[in-house]
This record gives sequence, structure tokens and C-alpha cells, in this order.
Amino acid sequence: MKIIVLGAGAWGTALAVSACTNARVGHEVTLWARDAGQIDAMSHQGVNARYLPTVELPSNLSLSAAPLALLGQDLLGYDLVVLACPMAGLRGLLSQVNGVKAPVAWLCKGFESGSAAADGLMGHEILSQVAPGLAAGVLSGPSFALEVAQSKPTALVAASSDLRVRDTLVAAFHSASLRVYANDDVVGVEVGGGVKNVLAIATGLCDGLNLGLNARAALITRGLAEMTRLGVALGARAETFMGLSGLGDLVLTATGDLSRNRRVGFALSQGQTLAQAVASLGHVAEGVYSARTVVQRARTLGVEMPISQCVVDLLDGKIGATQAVTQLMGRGPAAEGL
Ligand SMILES: NC(=O)C1=CN([C@@H]2O[C@H](COP(=O)(O)OP(=O)(O)OC[C@H]3O[C@@H](n4cnc5c(N)ncnc54)[C@H](O)[C@@H]3O)[C@@H](O)[C@H]2O)C=CC1
Ligand SMILES: O=C(CO)COP(=O)(O)O
Repeated sequence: MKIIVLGAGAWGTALAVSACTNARVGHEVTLWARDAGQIDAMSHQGVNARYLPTVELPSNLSLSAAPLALLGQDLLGYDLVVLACPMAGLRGLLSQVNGVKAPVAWLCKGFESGSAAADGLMGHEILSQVAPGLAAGVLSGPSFALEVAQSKPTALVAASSDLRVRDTLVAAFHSASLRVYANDDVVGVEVGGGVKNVLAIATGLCDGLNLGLNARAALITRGLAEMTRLGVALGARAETFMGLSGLGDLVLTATGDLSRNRRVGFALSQGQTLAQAVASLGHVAEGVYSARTVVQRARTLGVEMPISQCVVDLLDGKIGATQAVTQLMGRGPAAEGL
């Protein structure tokens, strides 16, 4: 299979490496970046020094920085086009690949911030605005890029309403170290991937303040409830949130120190400003940009999301770290459940 990954950040690089090294069938994989200097450095150094510095690039991985407009013609020759950009770049990349006949999959997790529709859109909603004719879907689930690139056992979920897209993603990435499950609940998978980033900021803060393991477990559990409430209100199936892109990715991101979102919450608990916390990452932390849109969409639907609201108030500088705890613990008693 001929696969092109557009975007050479940590996750695009890791998946491209995984497809080259692990696939049961030999794939031809190209990794593309918009920055020709980055591709030049990668081909000389044999690593992606900026985004995944400890992982050697396999010799059978092709690198490209051809202008996308030119690449447009060539994209016709691929069996799968993977968009490995942050949410902020998805609208642009989708319009650029519009017209491609092969399945297209995006990897970003979040809600568009400053969206044209002012609503904060998920990937599938952006797709229906800018490229409704594409056969497309999303690849999500609990997966730190570094571990996937190191061939550590990982399970992902390929979500699309189109069976051909799900099957192509499984054929492209399923391997001895990477299991790819299929799901047709795109809304559920996208809500899980987007909201878990916001909740990971909360657990990073909780752990940075040394609030204890009980508090972290409570945040994860009640976070899962609010993620599910929003997802169901948006048309998702509740059971999807018990799967890889819901509970699975929430547990990973909320507890794993490799998470950039969790690190933002931790840094805020140590007195760093948001600007400092984001700058020190050198990578995207989608929860920072999605939090407000998550809460706005929930409000429009009449869905209560107290933990996400707390994260927004914190990011907006309306409350400090310790006030966030008071705000959550000061809520009145409630019945458990969704
Ligand atoms: N790193 C990880 O472990 C995982 C990341 N993801 C998601 O994948 C997406 C990408 O994450 P990473 O690769 O880790 O980010 P990263 O911060 O490591 O790299 C971002 C890449 O996107 C490019 N980029 C930045 N802004 C852009 C824009 N406006 N248009 C086009 N390209 C742009 C950058 O040049 C860079 O190549 C995010 O939505 C993230 O939540 C999903 C699963 C795992
Ligand atoms: O989505 C991820 C793991 O599944 C990566 O999470 P972070 O963006 O918080 O690092």
C-alpha cells in the first residue's frame, strides 16, 4: 500500500515509522512536512530532531517537502492520505486534499478554536464544510507517539461512517505491535479525543498540587461522565466512551507523564503562566485551544461540564490553581450517574 503522511510532528513521524517497520505487508510510506529545512535536516540526521529526537528513521521511509499544490497531482497515486497536523491546520489541509479519491484520515484530537462557524467544530464537521465528497475518517485512541515509534504494544481506533476508510486504516497500520479496531461512531470517537485533553490539564494540576490519588481517580471518573454527557448530546453512542478513544485515552493522557496536556496542568500548578507552560512544551497541547469551545458547545446543549469549566476559568486566568479545587469541591451534593 502507498501511504503519505502530511505533517512531520511527533505523531505523524511516529505513525510513518510504525507503518514502515511493523506492517505485515510491505508499505511504501512517504512523510511530508511543509518546512523544507526540517525535511533536509531529517534526511541528513536520520532522525526528526525537533519532534521525535530519539527515534531513528527507517531507511525505507521516503521524505518530501514538495509544495502541496504540486503534490496535489501526486496524491492521486496514494492509497491512503494521512493528515497529521494539529486541529488548527485541519481545515487548510482538508481543502488542499479535496478531490483525492483515496481514503483520507486525520489524527488530530480536539475542537477547532476560533472556528468560522464560531461553534468550535470537530474534524468530521470541518470535513462536511470544506470537503464533503472525500472518503474520510479519524484515527484516534490511547497512543503516545514515542511508544508507537518504539513498537510498544498499542491499540487505536479507526472511525468513519465509510467501511472502505475503516478497512484501509486497519490494513495500513494494524501490525504485531499496533492493533487497530474499527468503529463507525465518528462523533463519539472525536468527542473522546477532544475532551480528554481538557481533562488531562485538570489531572496535571491535581497531581502538581499533590491532591492525592483519590482526587485524581475522582477527576477521571467524573470527567468520563461529563465527556459522555456531551458526546451523547451531540449524537454519539454512550458505549463509545467506554472504549479506546474515551476511557482508554482519558486514562492514558490524564495519568501518563508523556502527555503534553497533563504537563500544562502540572506547570500551572507550579506557578507558571499559561504562556510559559505552552512555550516550554515545544509541541501542541490541544486542550489549551479546545477547552473554551468544549464548554461553549456544552452550554449551547444544556450539558453541565464542571471540570472543563474549571479548566477554562484557570486558562483564562479567572481563578488560580487552588481556587480551581475550591470551585470543584464546593459544588453541592449530587446523585451519581450521567
Ligand atoms: N503526539 C502524540 O502522542 C499524539 C498526538 N495526537 C494528535 O495529533 C495532532 C498532532 O500532534 P503532534 O504531531 O504530536 O504535534 P507536534 O506539536 O509534535 O507537531 C505538530 C506538527 O504540525 C505542524 N503544524 C503546526 N501548525 C500547523 C498548521 N496550522 N497547519 C499545518 N501544520 C501545522 C507542525 O509543523 C508540526 O509538524 C494533535 O492534534 C494531537 O492531539 C494524537 C495522538 C497521539
Ligand atoms: O493524544 C495523546 C495520546 O493518546 C497525546 O496526548 P498529549 O497531546 O496530551 O500529549
